[in-house]
Amino acid sequence: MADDFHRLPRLVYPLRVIGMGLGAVVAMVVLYERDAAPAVWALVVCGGFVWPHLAWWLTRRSSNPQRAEVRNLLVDSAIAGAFVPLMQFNLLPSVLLVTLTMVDKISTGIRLLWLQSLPGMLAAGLLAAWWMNAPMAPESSMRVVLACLPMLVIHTLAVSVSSYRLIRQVSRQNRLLDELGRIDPLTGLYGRAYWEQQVRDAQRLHAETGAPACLMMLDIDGFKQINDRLGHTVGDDVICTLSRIVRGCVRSGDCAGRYGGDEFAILLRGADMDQAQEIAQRIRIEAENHRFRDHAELSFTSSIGIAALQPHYASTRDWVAAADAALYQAKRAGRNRVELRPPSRRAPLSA
Ligand SMILES: Nc1nc2c(ncn2[C@@H]2O[C@H](COP(=O)(O)OP(=O)(O)OP(=O)(O)O)[C@@H](O)[C@H]2O)c(=O)[nH]1
Repeated sequence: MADDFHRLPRLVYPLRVIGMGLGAVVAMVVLYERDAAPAVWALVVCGGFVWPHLAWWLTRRSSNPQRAEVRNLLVDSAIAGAFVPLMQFNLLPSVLLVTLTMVDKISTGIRLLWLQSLPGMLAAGLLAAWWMNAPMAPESSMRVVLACLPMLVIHTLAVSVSSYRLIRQVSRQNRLLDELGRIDPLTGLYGRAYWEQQVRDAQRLHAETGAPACLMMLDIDGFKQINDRLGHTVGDDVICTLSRIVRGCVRSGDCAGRYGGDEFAILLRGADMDQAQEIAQRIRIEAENHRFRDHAELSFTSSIGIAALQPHYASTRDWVAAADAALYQAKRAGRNRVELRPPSRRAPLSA
């Protein structure tokens, strides 16, 4: 939070030191050519070399560095505006200074800051023009052109590097957010939306290549009673325990998700019914045999429905519905068992 608070000042300070310093160097070359008065030199030196550090000091002392930095940015523009008449409207450095000052405002990402800076820039320019009696000498000598080059190149590179860093940081944070959005916070398994996306992809692959896949829906038996008897925290422990068991039993290419409440959903890529049943039985048996250290009397079982991917499933819903139908068949048949869709001709798969 504190870091965020100082992000803008830290971003702007080096750019200001470089931009204002190089701008002042250009202005000094012009002043040298025009034999400017000492007061004009003093103003340019203060604006270019003293102001950037004074601005940093003011920001650090401020209780609201963000707001102080916005004010400093507006002062930057006013200084640039004043430099234009001080340089007797020398065309190239004037255009460059005003443009780069605008670039600084835009690169902060603060909406329309460049527009807000225009009145101050114009007012300072008019004041300096009035003070200087507005002498106009727009032609730029080769010496002035050469003095402009470092400002153009270094400032442009500095702004690019800071934008690059910002973009990298934003894309890192986006990746992190994306990852967090995929994961169910309680179990660490995939959340439903991401899991359904994976199921859609598996169906697409099946349509293209005929690759087999099975879908497993798994529900804790009598979970409401566990919650009612021992409380929701213990209920959560049971959900987490089952998710660990699931994670330990599935293969590396499978996709295990929490479908909602005490219901889990597992996409078994490339698996036929035999492989899917084997995995389901392992989960069911491990769940049944699990004992909790803090609750010796607590045990739980799970019911599992499996559906093999069929070409006639028009959507994910059809496939999930088939696995769900098998799960409810397992519930109806007494729980703690595995049922298949389409139903197997073999004996039901229970303990
Ligand atoms: N502790 C805990 N409970 C939850 C969570 N999500 C849902 N539940 C509870 O899980 C219970 C789900 O119960 P049901 O699936 O309807 O029924 P059941 O008791 O498991 O019975 P059967 O499924 O028919 O065997 C409800 O009481 C929900 O309040 C959770 O994240 N943590």
